[in-house]
Amino acid sequence: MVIESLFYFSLAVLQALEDGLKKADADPSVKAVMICGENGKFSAGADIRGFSAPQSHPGIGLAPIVSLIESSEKPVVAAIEGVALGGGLEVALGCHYRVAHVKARMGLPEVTIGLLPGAEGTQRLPRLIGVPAALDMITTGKHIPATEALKLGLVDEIAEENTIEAAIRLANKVIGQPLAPRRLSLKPVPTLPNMEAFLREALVKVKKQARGCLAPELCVQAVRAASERPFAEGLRRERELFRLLLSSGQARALQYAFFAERAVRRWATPAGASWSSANAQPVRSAAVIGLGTMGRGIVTSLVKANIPVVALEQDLENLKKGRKAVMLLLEREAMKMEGGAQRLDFHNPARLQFTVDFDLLRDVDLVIEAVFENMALKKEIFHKLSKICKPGALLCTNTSALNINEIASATSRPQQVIGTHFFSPAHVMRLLEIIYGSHTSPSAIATAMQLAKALNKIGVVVGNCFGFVGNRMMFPYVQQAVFLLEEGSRPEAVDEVLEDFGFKIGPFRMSDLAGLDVGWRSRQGQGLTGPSLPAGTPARQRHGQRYSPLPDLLCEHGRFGQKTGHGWYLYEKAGGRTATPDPWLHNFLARYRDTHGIKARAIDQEEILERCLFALINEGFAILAEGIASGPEHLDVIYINGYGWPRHRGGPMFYASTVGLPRVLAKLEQYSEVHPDVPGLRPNAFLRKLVAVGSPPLQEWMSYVSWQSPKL
Ligand SMILES: CCC[C@H](O)CC(=O)SCCNC(=O)CCNC(=O)[C@H](O)C(C)(C)COP(=O)([O-])OP(=O)([O-])OC[C@H]1O[C@@H](n2cnc3c(N)ncnc32)[C@H](O)[C@@H]1OP(=O)([O-])[O-]
Repeated sequence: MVIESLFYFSLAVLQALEDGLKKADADPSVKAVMICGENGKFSAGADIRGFSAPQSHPGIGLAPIVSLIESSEKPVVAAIEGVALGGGLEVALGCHYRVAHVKARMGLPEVTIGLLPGAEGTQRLPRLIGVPAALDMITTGKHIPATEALKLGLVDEIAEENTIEAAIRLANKVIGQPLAPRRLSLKPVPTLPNMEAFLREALVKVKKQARGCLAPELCVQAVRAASERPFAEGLRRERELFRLLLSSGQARALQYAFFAERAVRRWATPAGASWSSANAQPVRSAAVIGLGTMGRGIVTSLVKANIPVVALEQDLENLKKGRKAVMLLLEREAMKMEGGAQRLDFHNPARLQFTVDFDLLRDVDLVIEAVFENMALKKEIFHKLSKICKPGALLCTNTSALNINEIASATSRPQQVIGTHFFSPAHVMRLLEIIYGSHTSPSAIATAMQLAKALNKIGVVVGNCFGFVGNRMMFPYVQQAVFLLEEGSRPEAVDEVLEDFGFKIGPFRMSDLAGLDVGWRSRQGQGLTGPSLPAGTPARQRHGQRYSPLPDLLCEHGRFGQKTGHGWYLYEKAGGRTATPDPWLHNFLARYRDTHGIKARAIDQEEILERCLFALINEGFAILAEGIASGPEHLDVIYINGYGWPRHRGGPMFYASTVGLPRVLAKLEQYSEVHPDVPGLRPNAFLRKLVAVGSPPLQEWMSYVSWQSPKL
């Protein structure tokens, strides 16, 4: 007998499974049961949407079904095609045998949505594949290919062709054989000589990596229960821990992030262009101009995505340097992949060509310019591209702040010009900010989004303004951090608060890593510091607003961060990575305060957190009100994937909604009153409006903006 299950479990699917199993057990003519998915997919587990109403969630009913499968008196075989994830894999673990298609993937990704495998998975998997392998799968949520699953003993057979036929063959073969040895709940967990030490170390490791996220830690506790308690007791512990996570705000935040990352694919612009009507152009070949840090990563990304690339530098010396660096990156990437070097084929000039000749860009479908952030240089390049490239070619600029319209104005085809803001390292970071200008065509946006997908990145479409979304929101955040130093704090105190909140790295460590000179050059360009600053400008004021010259002063002392061995911190050597608090800087801050008559005060953690985060969030409301992004999810996805925002806090706008908009507003009002010369702390009108209409849920915010976005 065959029972089909569906892609993700609803109550109806669970009921059908239960009915089918009971019928099969009762029918003497049925000798074995096979469970498979529909349309070549086994199951992606429980419906994640349902977890927001936990009491009635169908996932809760899954565990008894898994037990029912296991206790069947007839052999049950899972035929795994496509994916068996979460509850899907737990159902397969309840089966007595598992056959997987060679291309199938399996995993227990519950941890990534703030949960643990709550349908007995934390108790069965360690019994099948041992504690180390089970813990690795459960705490990382990674998907493993069928070949690896076979090696681990997670599946019994791999089918190259027809999985269902292979599963039926196996079912027929095992009819009549004893089932007890196949029931995982009856098996002991394989012992390790040093189980206690192993679990203790595993806990320390996951806690360190989790940065405050609870689920990985509770996953370890559930697996520990499997290793220490009888099956039934272990199950009780699993249920207890599952319910704890289910009711936590973290699970809600992580599930929000899961759907937000999918929602941003449905992009729209205030002018009415949208994903539903725009057609992407095929990208069969690409070129990258500039082989600095960003260009190298972008070339690597394109090669990995199997897109033939022409990599261009301005002269032979830079080309040689760039080529060497790209080859090194590609070799490293190839080592991480099975059959990597062969698959990437990067020594083949048809796949990757290095040149100084612009003429070779004539036929490519897409060009990504990744030279310095210098408007004149970028315009010169785009003018050239506009003359050389074929008419349909998409012209992308990798910039983190510059005006797309101005760059496009250097071409005769502004509709084909678009910003693609990659994040460093570009072959690793998942975010791609895609910036449309006033003339960018819907098809150009769709093509850039398709490129993001091909590069395995998350593309987020945003409007054109200084710093776009990510850096624009970052500016008031970093500004507050520096103001806090002026007022009495220290870099390590500010960083610690934000790292405890869950950021991968605090603002000062980040600035040391990126290089303080980058911002310094930009401020010099804007006339905020350096020789073009008009004589008599007050040291701590620009355009009537508060300004801190501290970062400029550090640069004047040659303190650029890690690259010079000192910045906000001291490093063991130039290029060193271990930051230690620097007494020189502490003295420098004290002298600075004396010079400017600032009386240092003790600043508590709450103020540090609120001033940095609420200033960032406040800018987010401005961005939404201006139509630069089409929803709060866009901002959140950008922050989670590009700026190290802790995913278990759902992104800055989601976080604001959990703190409560009235509280965010009240706090901004309070800080703004104390610092009237800091516009970043002045509550944005859109935030005020949302509070005035009763702080609606985040999903409804955009219906209150004055401009109307087209229906998504
Ligand atoms: C008691 C507890 C029992 C158990 O332990 C709990 C669980 O099982 S927890 C569950 C553990 N399982 C997981 O965490 C698996 C989560 N899912 C995934 O990892 C990927 O979706 C998958 C690999 C399956 C397909 O990737 P892909 O091919 O790139 O495709 P895609 O990603 O674009 O998805 C297509 C559409 O399907 C939607 N959707 C997908 N899955 C679910 C779901 N479970 N639910 C709801 N919706 C889901 C997705 O939103 C999207 O919708 P839309 O409207 O088109 O935007």
